[in-house]
Amino acid sequence: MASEPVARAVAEEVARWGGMRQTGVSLRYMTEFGARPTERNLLLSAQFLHKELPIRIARRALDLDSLPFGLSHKPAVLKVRDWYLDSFRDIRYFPEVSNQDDELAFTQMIKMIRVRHTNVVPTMALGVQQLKKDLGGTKAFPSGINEIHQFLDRFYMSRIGIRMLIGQHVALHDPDPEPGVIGLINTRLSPMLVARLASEDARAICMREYGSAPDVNIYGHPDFTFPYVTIHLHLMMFELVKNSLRAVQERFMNSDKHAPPVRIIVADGAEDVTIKISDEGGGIPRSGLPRIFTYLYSTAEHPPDLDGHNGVTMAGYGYGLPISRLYARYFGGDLQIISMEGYGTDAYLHLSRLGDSEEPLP
Ligand SMILES: Nc1ncnc2c1ncn2[C@@H]1O[C@H](COP(=O)(O)OP(=O)(O)OP(=O)(O)O)[C@@H](O)[C@H]1O
Repeated sequence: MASEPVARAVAEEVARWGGMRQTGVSLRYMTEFGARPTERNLLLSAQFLHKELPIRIARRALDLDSLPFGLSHKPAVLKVRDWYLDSFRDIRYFPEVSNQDDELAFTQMIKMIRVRHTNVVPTMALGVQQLKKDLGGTKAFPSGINEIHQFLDRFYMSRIGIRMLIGQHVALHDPDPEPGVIGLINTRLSPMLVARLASEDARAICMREYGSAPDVNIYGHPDFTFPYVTIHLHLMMFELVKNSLRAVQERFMNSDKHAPPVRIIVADGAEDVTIKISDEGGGIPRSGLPRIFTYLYSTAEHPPDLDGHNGVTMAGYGYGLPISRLYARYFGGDLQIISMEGYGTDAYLHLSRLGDSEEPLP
């Protein structure tokens, strides 16, 4: 337990750092910089993170302290806030990084921070769910929904950025990367391959939940590649295919008709790589569309066990779409959902090919 003056000193530091300017980087910059992970470059990267991470983390800690409807005081939210404060302290009080030994110790420390923050999303979801329960569902606070939604969008976007920066720095230490791989970035990523692997993962979950799973057909040029972060694309594709499988499965479960396959089309444009995920799962009513990107709505009957013991399920907190859209936007892309009620849904995932849009920094 920190003593009063220490706690006050930390609070002052957080306020000071939270007011400083954040510095964004682009996919292109990370690729070019990481192409030569020399000792000197790793040192420069660590020095940059030593300054940049506390700024980003402090902002989030301040944000977590000023949420509406008493959300800031929910035990789950306080827990998340403490993780941010601990990480702020760990980085701020880490001495200057001036040689290779410091750099390695710094890398270990930020790796540990990444682990500490693993469960931020479900823990925040728990806090929001507690609030929702207190207020008797989402109808009671329509204006607040917007405010909380915007906060969570900022918060999760920032988290994507922090984890990308840490993950990239840590991954640049890999002594034997695969050809074309620079940290977390695969300069020759095959969207067809990622689509296939993500579909297999989503089908496995569907199988486990329903005992069967619709087919997924993928169309596009098998040799086409572009630079992107494999784990980001995998995550987005997995979420979108999972939604489609669920919709199709639910619609055709008790029918004699064969479930129509989910179709994935990969298009390579000059500006964007666009991936369309089409299903015949019956679509989403137009009146429900504004809600699908919010963090406070899901049609899943039983949200997952809040301790996370359930593992991945077909439908959970209702975070799949909003979080996937943040990942797409993080590198300058976007996600759109077009529905034909009574027929099916098309998800358009746009990924910027140029890679020079800078991180959005809420
Ligand atoms: N392809 C689709 N067809 C029909 N409804 C869909 C489709 N994709 C999404 N939806 C609707 O949008 C809601 C929100 O989707 P989202 O992926 O954000 O959350 P979820 O699937 O409920 O939970 P999670 O993704 O966190 O496990 C879903 O609950 C579902 O009602």
